Amino acid sequence: MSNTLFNQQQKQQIFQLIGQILTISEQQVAACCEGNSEELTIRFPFACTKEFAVIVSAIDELGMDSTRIKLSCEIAPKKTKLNRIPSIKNIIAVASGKGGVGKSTTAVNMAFALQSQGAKVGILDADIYGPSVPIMLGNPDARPQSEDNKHMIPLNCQGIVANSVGYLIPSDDATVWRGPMASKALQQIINETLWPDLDYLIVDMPPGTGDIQLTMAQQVPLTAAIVVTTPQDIALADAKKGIAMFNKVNIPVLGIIENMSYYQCRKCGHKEFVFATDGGQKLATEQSLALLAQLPLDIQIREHADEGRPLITAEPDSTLSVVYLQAAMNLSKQLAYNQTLKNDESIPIVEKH
Ligand SMILES: Nc1ncnc2c1ncn2[C@@H]1O[C@H](COP(=O)(O)OP(=O)(O)OP(=O)(O)O)[C@@H](O)[C@H]1O
Repeated sequence: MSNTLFNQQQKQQIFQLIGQILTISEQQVAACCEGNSEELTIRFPFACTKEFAVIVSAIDELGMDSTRIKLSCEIAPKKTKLNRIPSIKNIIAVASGKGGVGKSTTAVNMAFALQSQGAKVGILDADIYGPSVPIMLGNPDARPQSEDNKHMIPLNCQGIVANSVGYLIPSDDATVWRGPMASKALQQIINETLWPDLDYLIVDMPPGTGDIQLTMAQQVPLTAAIVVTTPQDIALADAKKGIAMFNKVNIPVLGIIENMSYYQCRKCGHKEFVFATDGGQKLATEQSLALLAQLPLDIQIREHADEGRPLITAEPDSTLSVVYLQAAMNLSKQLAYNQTLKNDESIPIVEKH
């Protein structure tokens, strides 16, 4: 390891290297770097702390002193149409056109993946008619506490805060709610929860693209959305409707997650494309969106979700967890660099509660 100061050429080498690891441009790395020839501070505007170890060893391999390079992630709030909730920088809806494609499983794993990548994360289960987040977080019998009988303290699950209608009312009660009641309940939960400072609040939306979903998308100060789909035509057609719905209410869609992309036999490694091939990629290309990840149909994803220990927390170093981590970084990166609100509104801030 050399003790020489960083010269311009070395800095450029470092920017190039980091750019390659994080798949951003050299200029984007340079833009978040401050410092002098003795010490560099690089603050990435997206969640990527899991990649720091790779960056550090690559810098060491170049013969430079990585201890003089400070890496961190600082996520900024993005523009929203509605007043932002002050403690929450960005609210991301996880939506699907079709039911049962793995939206909730993906939302929960993505929430933990974002946390592993260094972000402060909360999850709001807005799937009023079928809240499955409490089961997936392993605390279906928990209840949020209140100190003033007006506001709820969200539940804390391994560092992620969470609230769900599933914690608040018996599971059958919400199934008979009409649209206005459901969207009022969602607004109440979001506004009456004492959310701590969060970089991201992940909102697990109800499946579908009807009036209820449209109203919800308009009533929550969403920053952006992602759409989960399986690769089969019938799901893609609904996913397309979901994208159109967000376009209609001017909520940027950050990308698509293709779930249940294939099944790979554990014994022989053969891949079966159970729900067709590459439908998510085709949809992404057609809609000019990013394909954030392709996740297989895998028994461990299902088992861990049922056990209330999402795969990414149960097996953080598994190949599948790496896919979720990559997807989380991609989402965060898309939001940092490519999110565009079509109108040019500023971010109004309302006082908390
Ligand atoms: N990649 C996957 N591999 C295996 N099983 C999965 C995968 N993704 C989801 N599942 C399983 O599929 C079922 C449906 O998943 P999930 O509840 O997440 O879907 P959803 O789209 O949120 O459903 P809903 O329409 O009811 O809201 C669950 O049993 C879940 O464990």
